[in-house]
Amino acid sequence: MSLQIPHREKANGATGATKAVILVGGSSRGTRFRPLSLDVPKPLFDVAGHPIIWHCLTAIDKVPSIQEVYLIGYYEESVFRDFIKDSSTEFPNLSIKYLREYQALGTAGGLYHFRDAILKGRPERIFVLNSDVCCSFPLNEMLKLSQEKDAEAVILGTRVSEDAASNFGCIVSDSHTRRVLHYVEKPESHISNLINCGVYLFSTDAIFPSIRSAIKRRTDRPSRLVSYPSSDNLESSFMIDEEDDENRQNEVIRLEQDILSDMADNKQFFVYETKDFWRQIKTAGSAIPANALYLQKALQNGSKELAPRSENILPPVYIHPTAQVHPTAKLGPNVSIGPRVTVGAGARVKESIVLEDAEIKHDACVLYSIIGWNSRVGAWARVEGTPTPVTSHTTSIIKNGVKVQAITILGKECGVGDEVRVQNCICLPFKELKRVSLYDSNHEPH
Ligand SMILES: Nc1nc2c(ncn2[C@@H]2O[C@H](COP(=O)(O)OP(=O)(O)O[C@H]3O[C@H](CO)[C@@H](O)[C@H](O)[C@@H]3O)[C@@H](O)[C@H]2O)c(=O)[nH]1
Repeated sequence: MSLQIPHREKANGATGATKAVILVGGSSRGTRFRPLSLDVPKPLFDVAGHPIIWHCLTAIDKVPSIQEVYLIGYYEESVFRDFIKDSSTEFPNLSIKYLREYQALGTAGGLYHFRDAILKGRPERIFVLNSDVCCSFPLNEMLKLSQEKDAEAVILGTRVSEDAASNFGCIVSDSHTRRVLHYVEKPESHISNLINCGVYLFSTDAIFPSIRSAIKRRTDRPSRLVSYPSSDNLESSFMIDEEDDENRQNEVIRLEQDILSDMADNKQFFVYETKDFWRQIKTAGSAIPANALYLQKALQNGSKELAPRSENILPPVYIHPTAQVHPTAKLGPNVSIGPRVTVGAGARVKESIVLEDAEIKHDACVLYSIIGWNSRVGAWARVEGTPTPVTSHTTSIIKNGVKVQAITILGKECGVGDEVRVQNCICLPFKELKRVSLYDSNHEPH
């Protein structure tokens, strides 16, 4: 057990401590991650040998002033129980708790709902991380900027191509002072190619009052009350709030739309621009570039988890200790092999994730693909996707004038027959691909 060093209390009662929140969403989200999210909640999907949010925790653990982390979402309580238990052992300096929203409250609504828990111990700042991003999370650098500027908020930004920018929150900033001058969530026309990475550091003195003001603005808006005549007395009428549903929606408060634009109006909102890697993990296919980026980072850091280079291992490659890989199978680069997977003689696996209990038979070839839990790829079969440029931020490609999946994905318990070729498609769970060759995602498997 490590010693927990108490933080010295400041004049305003704040302790200088920092907490972290990971926004994990809920079961109604992650639909673009299907079919993989049918079996595992997206934040727990294994990328580079670990659940997506494990990578967030690893970064959080490197910030000395953080001792408490909250996963906020609206999945059932049990979903994160095992993950939290394992992570608490792995990250003994962190206390990790799941806080469940009773319904989707939006990216700021959950923070506000659990403000008492978050503010307990009077932390001075909180990090807020979207769970569906893959990056090097330069949290210490953001903290340093926040302290230097006495910032109310620091947002992590990165540059993307002009075409991609409008899919994200866009930031206009003063390049000299790094102050955010203007923020627009997914603008219709181009305003900047510096985008919101979904990682923030807020001063607790600023964020909760900002959310409270946003809620007040909502509730102050007059609701449309409609007058209906009552059946027994036409003179009297009663009022029905037509906006019952909308009011419920009003409980949804979003950081991006409801808070950040306003924060840009004051002077204490700054951007830390990362030059390191950043990708969103939205579609199932986006797990492949995320896997590659995290594996490359592990390689740079000299991680002992990776398989050593050899004639048939082209790093970086992660092989779970319980997997059985034939010495003549050639793996890598950017391959993750999950627990109890078997890879047969002469197989070739490149830029792919092979999930728990899957089997790749001898001389099969798996490229730019995800092989689902318990799936089987037959001998001499070929399961193949297409690489997309790292800068494109998309996982689809145009093939013969049609938009198709770049990454091939086999859902849980799929079977690919011997010598069958599967290319650029998503295969739903429990499908057997026995005879056909699939050349694009428009072909139905037989
Ligand atoms: N707890 C909770 N989490 C939520 C909720 N809604 C979304 N989230 C979580 O919040 C994160 C953001 O999800 P979205 O609301 O789907 O936003 P987005 O389209 O991904 O865009 C956001 O992220 C981009 C970077 O990846 C940003 O560029 C963009 O500006 C925005 O912040 C995800 O981790 C998601 O699980 C909610 O109601 N409750």
